Amino acid sequence: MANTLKDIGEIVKKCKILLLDIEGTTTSISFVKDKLFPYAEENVKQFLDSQWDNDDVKEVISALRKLALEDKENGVEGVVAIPGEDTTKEEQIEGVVNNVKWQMSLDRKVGALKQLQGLVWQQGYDKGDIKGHVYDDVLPALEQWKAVDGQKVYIYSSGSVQAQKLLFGHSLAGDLLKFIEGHFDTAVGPKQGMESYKAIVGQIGCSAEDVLFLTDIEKEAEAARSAGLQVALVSRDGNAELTEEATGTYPVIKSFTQLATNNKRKTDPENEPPVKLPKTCINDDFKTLGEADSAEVPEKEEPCEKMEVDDTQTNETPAVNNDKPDKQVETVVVKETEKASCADKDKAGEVNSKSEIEVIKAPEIETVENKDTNVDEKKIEAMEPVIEEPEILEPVPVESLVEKNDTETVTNKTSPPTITEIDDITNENLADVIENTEPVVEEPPEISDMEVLQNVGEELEKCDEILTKVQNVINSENISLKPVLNTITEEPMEVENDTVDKITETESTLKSTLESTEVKSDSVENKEVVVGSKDGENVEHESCKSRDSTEVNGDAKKTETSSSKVDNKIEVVETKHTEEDKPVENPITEESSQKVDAVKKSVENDTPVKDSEQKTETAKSIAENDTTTKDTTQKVEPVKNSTENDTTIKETEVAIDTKESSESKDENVTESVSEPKEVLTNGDKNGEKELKENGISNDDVSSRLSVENGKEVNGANGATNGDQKEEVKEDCKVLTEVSEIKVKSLPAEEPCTDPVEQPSVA
Ligand SMILES: CSCCC(=O)C(=O)COP(=O)(O)O
Ligand SMILES: [Mg+2]
Repeated sequence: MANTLKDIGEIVKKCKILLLDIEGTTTSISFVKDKLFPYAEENVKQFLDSQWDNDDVKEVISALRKLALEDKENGVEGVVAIPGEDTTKEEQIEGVVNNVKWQMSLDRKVGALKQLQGLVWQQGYDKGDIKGHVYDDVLPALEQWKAVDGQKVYIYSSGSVQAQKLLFGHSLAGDLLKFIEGHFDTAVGPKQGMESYKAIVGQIGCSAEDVLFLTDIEKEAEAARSAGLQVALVSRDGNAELTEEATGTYPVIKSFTQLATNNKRKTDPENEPPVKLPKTCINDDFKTLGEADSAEVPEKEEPCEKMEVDDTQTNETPAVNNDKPDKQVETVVVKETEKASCADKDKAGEVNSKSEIEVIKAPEIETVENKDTNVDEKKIEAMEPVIEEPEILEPVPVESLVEKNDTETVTNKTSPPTITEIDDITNENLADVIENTEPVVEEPPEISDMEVLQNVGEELEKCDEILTKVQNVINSENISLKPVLNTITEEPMEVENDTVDKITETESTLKSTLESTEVKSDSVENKEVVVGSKDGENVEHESCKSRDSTEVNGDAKKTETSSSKVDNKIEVVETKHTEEDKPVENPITEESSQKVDAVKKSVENDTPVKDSEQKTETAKSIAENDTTTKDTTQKVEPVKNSTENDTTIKETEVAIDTKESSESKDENVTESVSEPKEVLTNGDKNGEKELKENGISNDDVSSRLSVENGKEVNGANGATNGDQKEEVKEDCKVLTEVSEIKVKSLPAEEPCTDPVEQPSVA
């Protein structure tokens, strides 16, 4: 039964690990036999002469001597003995050289020999005498395989690990070691032993079925399959011809292009290299392509192990359409003669039924022995159903692109396959093809990614706009909060009803306060005790504690100043929070009460924008006369986190100042306002620290926060205008009211995330 392209495709899709043999697989046998081996033979004596005292050499000589003795004991025919260490260096070297040549004549794959070969080859690579041969299709395949998430490449060769690294590190295609995850040689066991593959799988740490082993030797394939690995035989020019049994048992590929073609898994975008195409003769590429694709043609419902081997060489005109680089070459593969010239390639655009049939190649039509290029038309007809295989619509092999463009490098982006390719394949059975072929569009994830990126870009643009606006506000000398307030009002925070409620609540509080004839300072004192003493240091201590002992990334003095201010406010916070005591530092006036009414009315009647303006104006007036305003502001944190204790509340006070504190603690206010650290994050130094660590400037942060959360607007503006003390003070008053509006909008039960974490309006 025939193996099919589809089967190797399925194997490729299944496997994550590519385990590669070298000679006859990645590298031509002739390179090993005609270049490497002769080099070793010719240079081994000189090498031994010069490196005799080298420990590695001594070790190898010892191993070779031991092997020679074993061979002699085992009666191995023609064994060449190695003189003992009691003989002269020259005698020993002569014996070793002869032994090595004898072994190499037998192409023995024993470790000691391979070790010595590797040592000798190293000189050749170092001097530039040797360049490791790899087939042109190897590099693109390695690149693509490695570019896919989770996929890795390993080498398993009889050549020593050292020799492997030399070959791939000094290959004609450059340093390929970066694509190779690891190397195995016969130290892990003989390549024809099943246990070796189990050991490899164990060392890689994967399951056997995740590994695809590619080799040119059937016995190796057998051993690997016995160990549970996926296996495919590689048929390269110059390889020993595969037996019918082998080709009937294992998938056979002629080019690594088939790996790339079938490897459709998502690549890691950060690790997706452009697939570099070899600069070799275009004909070579084309030949490789033809070889690759002619070998296997999908045949429906064939088990993956079954694959027809096709070693036939035809003179058919290549069916690759060079005018369509994104074409699915698999659909038009035609075997290309090895001797096809570059000029022949120009005919690639010619597609005819014959070439198509060549591709289909049902087992009944062609056998391994059949080199006849004339295909019976009747057989052609019989083959048509094979085209039904949708697998043919897979991405274009990269190499096909080179044929068209003559470019050295082509990115691995191919257009989604289109069914129009089928037209090129056949005119006669077009209807059948269309009917039985499903268009395959493989790129939706990338399209989706593009859309997401586009959206992100748009959002970022919006953010930039808002930030710019805020920055403008910040930078202006006379800070007008109206635009900012408008922005806040536009945020989806549904403040109106809650605001009215809160204002009403505040109003009643104020009124009841009016009834009071004296300030209940004693209650204030009591509350201070709860939070901390009025002593600045103590308060600072408490305050720091409340910050989870995180290192405060700020000036200690400023921290203290902040804490002192907090101290004053805490009294109010406690008072309002408990709603039992109603301490008032400044008795509210009738005027302010009226303004509260005005706010209430305006909130009830006006549009949101007008609301904010009017409320702002009114609130500003209130703030000037009524320190109670700050009380509502201080409800921010309880709302933010209902479980926070009083000490936490303290941390939120920094951005807000009362008239009293503004007057009596001008210096503090100045510091508070001029020092962004105190206001940027609502006085949360931890938050500030984090932001700084993230490389965000205070200004940036304040701008962002002001956009992201109206509560921060005051901080943003206040922070950037510190040199205008009076204005700042004024701003602080107004800002307090701003915060009030925002705060009131939040029901106490509603959880409120940290401002920094809140999503931007944009
Ligand atoms: C590692 S380069 C030398 C190749 C070599 O010596 C050899 O025996 C190749 O054997 P393989 O198992 O790769 O076919
Ligand atoms: Mg091999």
